[in-house]
Amino acid sequence: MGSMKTLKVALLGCGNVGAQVARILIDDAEVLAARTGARLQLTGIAVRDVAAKRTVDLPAELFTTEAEPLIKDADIVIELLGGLEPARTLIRSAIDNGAAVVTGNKALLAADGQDLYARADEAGVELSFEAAVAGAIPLLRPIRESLAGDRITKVMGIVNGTTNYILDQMDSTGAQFADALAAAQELGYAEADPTADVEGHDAAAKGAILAELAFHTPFDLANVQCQGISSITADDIAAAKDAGYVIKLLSIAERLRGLDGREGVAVRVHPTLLPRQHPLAAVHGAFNAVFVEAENAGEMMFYGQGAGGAPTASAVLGDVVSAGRRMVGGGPGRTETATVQLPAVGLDSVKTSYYIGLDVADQPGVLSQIAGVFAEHGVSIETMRQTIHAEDPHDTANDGGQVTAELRFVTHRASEASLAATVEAVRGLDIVNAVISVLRVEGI
Ligand SMILES: NC(=O)c1ccc[n+]([C@@H]2O[C@H](COP(=O)([O-])OP(=O)(O)OC[C@H]3O[C@@H](n4cnc5c(N)ncnc54)[C@H](O)[C@@H]3O)[C@@H](O)[C@H]2O)c1
Ligand SMILES: N[C@@H](CCO)C(=O)O
Ligand code: NA
Repeated sequence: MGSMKTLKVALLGCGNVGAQVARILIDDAEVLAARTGARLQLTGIAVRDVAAKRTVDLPAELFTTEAEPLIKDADIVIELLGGLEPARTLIRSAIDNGAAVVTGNKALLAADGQDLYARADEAGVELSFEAAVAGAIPLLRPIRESLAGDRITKVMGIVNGTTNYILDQMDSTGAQFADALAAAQELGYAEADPTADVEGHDAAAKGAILAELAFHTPFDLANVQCQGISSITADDIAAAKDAGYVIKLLSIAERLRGLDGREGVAVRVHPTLLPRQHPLAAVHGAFNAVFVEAENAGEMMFYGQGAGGAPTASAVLGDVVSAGRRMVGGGPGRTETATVQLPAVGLDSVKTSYYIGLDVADQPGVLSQIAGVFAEHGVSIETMRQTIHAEDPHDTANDGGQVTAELRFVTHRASEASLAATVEAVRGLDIVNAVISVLRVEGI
């Protein structure tokens, strides 16, 4: 390997993922060189504070607060700072300098991916980001390369490790939301600001990226319908469990016809009830799993660790070796992915099932009144369960222990508009004390 070419690698950021990437570049240098056909020399790590304590012991001389000089000298730039700026400016600078770029920054790619892909394409450099979606799981490369000859129709799954960890802890150990979130942060799964995880923004960014790659179209992040898990209570989880379901935060990107008959793309993120025997129900902790449906391939499932320093670093290194191989073997690789322009389709064109939990008066005729409202809106009921409460747990009026019932309906698939109208009409009935929860259901 004496005459082997050396590729200079600049690392931006040394947090949960960056520190693991540096460790692997140093510890596995020989193996990586053999696989790449060139030595991957880590020339420096740009950080905010060179003296800060790291999760991994790394040579002090690698650290610098000056990112630009590192970038100017690099063949491959790895961006693991997170956030929009200065990541965007530094990635543009790397592309302008002819370096290949590897990033895990889904927030930036969802906001600005099309511009960056176009810049990389024009400069003839590779921009790869396997780490940005579903952490360690090889998902983007299979979509971009292995499935390039097929037509993908739907990508659906658990793409946020933090929220899956929280929901799983609440479901399996009865943990409190705040404690489970703190543990996910401690384990290195959460974003710097965990609101991005909890409110579904991280899953929304990943959904938009998946839609762009799967359907070969630009997709504006603002068109993702997004609801996070902050409103999910321990009661919701217990009620779902009791009824044979588990609650998961799903990201769903699908190709479908809008109300105007034109083909388009809908992307949504929301807490979803899944039957406990559904494959996605068995995805625990910070693991992710994604179903991809394609016209010819049919259904595929990708499963693995979706967050955490070392797993995510694995995806980063895969991209680095791949970029290095192309530099040695010639050819920039193809980074531009959009070949068509598909419109965003609103949620009103999406058909889904609802789980509706109601607190109602326990008196004759209640069920038929509610069933009548469902029928009026063309929504048919798949299952109904009833629990009688001697005293109403949702009653704050303290009116002397009126006997109430809790009704839990799961509907067949219907349009979002009919379902929303049904819930509103049911809410307006005198015999309904409260709509306790409304959640979408998949996998039935
Ligand atoms: N942690 C994960 O499981 C995971 C998984 C997939 C993708 N990602 C993505 O990878 C990236 C890094 O994630 P992380 O978990 O390592 O984050 P982190 O917050 O642990 O690390 C980021 C580091 O960058 C540093 N930094 C931020 N701005 C800087 C600047 N201007 N100059 C120098 N240093 C700066 C921070 O001080 C921090 O040390 C993010 O884009 C994140 O979304 C993370
Ligand atoms: N915060 C993200 C990191 C992986 O992208 C998550 O929890 O999934
Ligand atoms: Na991945």
